[in-house]
Amino acid sequence: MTRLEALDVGVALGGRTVLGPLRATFAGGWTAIVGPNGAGKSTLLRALAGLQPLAAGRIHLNGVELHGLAPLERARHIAWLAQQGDVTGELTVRETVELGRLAHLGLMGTPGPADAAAVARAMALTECAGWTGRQLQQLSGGERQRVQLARALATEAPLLLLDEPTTHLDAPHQVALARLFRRLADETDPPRGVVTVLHDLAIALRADRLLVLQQGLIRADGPPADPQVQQAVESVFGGAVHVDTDGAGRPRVALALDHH
Ligand SMILES: Nc1ncnc2c1ncn2[C@@H]1O[C@H](COP(=O)(O)OP(=O)(O)OP(=O)(O)O)[C@@H](O)[C@H]1O
Repeated sequence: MTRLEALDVGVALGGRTVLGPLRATFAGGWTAIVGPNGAGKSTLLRALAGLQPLAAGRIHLNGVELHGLAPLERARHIAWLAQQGDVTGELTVRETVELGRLAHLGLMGTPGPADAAAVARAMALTECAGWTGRQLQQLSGGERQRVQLARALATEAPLLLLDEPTTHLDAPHQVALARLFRRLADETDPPRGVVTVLHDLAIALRADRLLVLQQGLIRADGPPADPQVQQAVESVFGGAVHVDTDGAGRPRVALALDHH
């Protein structure tokens, strides 16, 4: 199983420490990173993807220093979905998703049946298959987000790092994605790790693990059913949310709209 370890990682931006020092390991299962705006969630995800210079510490991919690996080697192991789409809007949906295969093909490679199958699978999972010939700029924000997710899935990387993958989606597609994360994280052949930065706590509570960040530090790291993790969620959001347990014993969350 692919293993990504943050070892005493620290990140400074604009002359200020915005992350760390922190230690965390990511392998199989679904981890949701939650926390207030500016807590350092995206910075942590960028660091884990090897895209963020570190002020302190190291990140190891299967025991090897991540920053020492070639970009394509990294990309074969780690798929990263940026918070804001980073691909030009003039590409078609199919061309965008095919970019996910670059990690395997390089710039000069010719796609084969395995590449076509991975692209088709990723588009089916995200329900993008109906738009193959359309340009990205002709799609809505939520549709674009699903195409970008398809690009990440098309890499077939064992670790998926997804920054706010559900933010622009309507309720049915949020539910569909939550089910997809569950399904991917439950895969055993090969095993997958899914790490999502999420603002939607109802979805985050369905993950196997919650990593609660505040001011660049980990306030809690454990299963959503753990009362300490739930308390940390309530605390970092200043009591704006209330976490309890439903009749079936599942953790659930509500916005504290009626509190004064
Ligand atoms: N280029 C930059 N220069 C200086 N500070 C930055 C820069 N980018 C981000 N920051 C700061 O780093 C901190 C962490 O930002 P980050 O984007 O990781 O937060 P986040 O938890 O993902 O927030 P959000 O929920 O709003 O997306 C914030 O305080 C932010 O203002």
